[in-house]
Amino acid sequence: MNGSKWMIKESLEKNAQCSFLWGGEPVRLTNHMVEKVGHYSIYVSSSKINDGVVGLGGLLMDAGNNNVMSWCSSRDFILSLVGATLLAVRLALVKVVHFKWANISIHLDAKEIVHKLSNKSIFGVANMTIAEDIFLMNILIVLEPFCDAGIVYGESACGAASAYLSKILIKGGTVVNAHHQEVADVYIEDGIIVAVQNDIMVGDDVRIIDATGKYVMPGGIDPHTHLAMEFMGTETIDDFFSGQAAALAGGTTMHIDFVIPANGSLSAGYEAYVKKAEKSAMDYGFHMAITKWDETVSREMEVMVKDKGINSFKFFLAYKGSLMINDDLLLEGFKKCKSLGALAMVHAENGDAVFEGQKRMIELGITGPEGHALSRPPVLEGEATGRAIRLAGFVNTPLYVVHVMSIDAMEEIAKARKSGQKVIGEPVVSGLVLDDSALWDPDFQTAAKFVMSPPIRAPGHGKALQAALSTGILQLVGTDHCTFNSTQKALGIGDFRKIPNGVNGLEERMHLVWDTMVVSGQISVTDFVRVTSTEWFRKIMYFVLQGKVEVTISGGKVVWENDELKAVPSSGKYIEMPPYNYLFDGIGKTDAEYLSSLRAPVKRAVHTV
Ligand SMILES: NC(=O)NCCC(=O)O
Ligand SMILES: [Zn+2]
Repeated sequence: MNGSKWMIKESLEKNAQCSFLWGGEPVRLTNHMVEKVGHYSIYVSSSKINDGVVGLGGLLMDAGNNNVMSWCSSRDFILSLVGATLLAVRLALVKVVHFKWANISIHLDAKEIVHKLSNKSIFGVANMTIAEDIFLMNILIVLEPFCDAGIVYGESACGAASAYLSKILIKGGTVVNAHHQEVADVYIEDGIIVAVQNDIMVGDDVRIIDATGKYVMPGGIDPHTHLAMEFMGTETIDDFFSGQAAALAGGTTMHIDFVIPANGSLSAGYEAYVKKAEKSAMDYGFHMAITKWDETVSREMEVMVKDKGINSFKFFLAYKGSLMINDDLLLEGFKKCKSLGALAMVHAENGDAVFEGQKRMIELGITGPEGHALSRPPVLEGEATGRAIRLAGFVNTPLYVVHVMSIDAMEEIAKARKSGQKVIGEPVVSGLVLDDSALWDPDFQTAAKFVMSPPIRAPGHGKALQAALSTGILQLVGTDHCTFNSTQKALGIGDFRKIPNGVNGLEERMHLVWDTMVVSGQISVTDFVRVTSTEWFRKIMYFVLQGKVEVTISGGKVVWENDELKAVPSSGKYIEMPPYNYLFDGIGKTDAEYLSSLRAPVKRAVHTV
């Protein structure tokens, strides 16, 4: 390391200013540490332009810190590159998105870059988005000198493969995303998709998976799970390893779990879940439940959003006496979510009425699992859904309704969406494909397996939910995976109120949605990707070969192949949830319209009597 980094920085600031002014947001050059000064360096800075397209610029330096060339648009720059260099630059960009704000260092084929820069083809006109969700970032790419080995990725120069990188080429499959499908190769390096294009050439150190005749699609993202959850006097049998191993076996490669506060404390709850998640085998994120309200909770919500990457908060309108909150708290929570730009979520059942329903069943001598469903009928789900929607509308904040199980709740969502309100409805796989008949099974153990809240409904509800999913009234499918074994379920023998609520689904969700929705012709293959994966979180880091799942890739590693699951404890990664800004578009305008519609306060003369 020598003092040249400062000269480079100075030169960069002088010579490449155009690259730092997109969208009126100057890109600040921070942390530019040149680890490998000596050959060539590319400095790149980028920002998101107003129209959402990524802009990027920088300059290329040679070993003597002479300015070789600066450029102002990565789109142009990227389009002008080919082959190994293109892959390397794309890898850099995707890594920046993935690792957020990080400075990175990679090796490029310098010859090609210099050639492209010197013949100025970099300034060609282009109209392409390189990657979504890049906001402000700085990246640093260090070039090695003219390396003859061709493609060089990783730490070592000139072809020596770096041991820690996993490189996979999925060849010849039909690549499906949420909007279109095409036959293409997918090249993955170190957990990141570097390129999706035809006929990608790779070296011997790349593992090739033949996907001819198969679908290649993003791994599933389950937006609703409860792993290692302490609930109803026990703890779910699936923890962050066993639950995730099940998920990977079924083609789900990321999930979002609900942090439950510890005695109302969000920070203590968060710490506890960080510990629980240490054994993770795949990527995961967190929502958080809000179970009480005071100044500390309000302050801690802010900390969760700003420091911990938690951007969604769930309010339980059921479970009186434990997790349930009242309307007063719900309104406070909605207001806080709105002020933070966080997404409010509800478990929508009228907990007071459920309590009444439970008493009624016990008085009638109905103590078995069927009493669970009878005590909390669809009308109570519909009421709570409608109420939450109306209160969210009153506060003017977006709302996400978890586990929509009944026609009653679904119709409330349909009505609200039709009126333009921002309401998202999540069916879960159990509600889509099962009915309540098993709850009447004479065998307690069999019946108790199906106890969850809101309950799995009578035949007819599931079909209606499927139709709502296919027409867009409901948007994405979760599981509410919350598993208890038969010993735990037996806590409720003689009193259904004590049966721990929850069913499985993490492993089964992808296949069941495929069979129920795609094979039946209710949704397309691209819709499948949308409702099981991308609708929650637009990322493409994890791929499965779908149909019958044959290969699942998570974090760049093949974790499921030939009926063999290779889930590794503690290999998972925490993914911070992004701010859901798009959901808040137009909220300010509606607020302003509301205020002007009040025609108040009326100015009145003060009369003295
Ligand atoms: N759904 C369920 O029965 N158990 C998990 C907790 C919840 O989401 O209500
Ligand atoms: Zn849940």
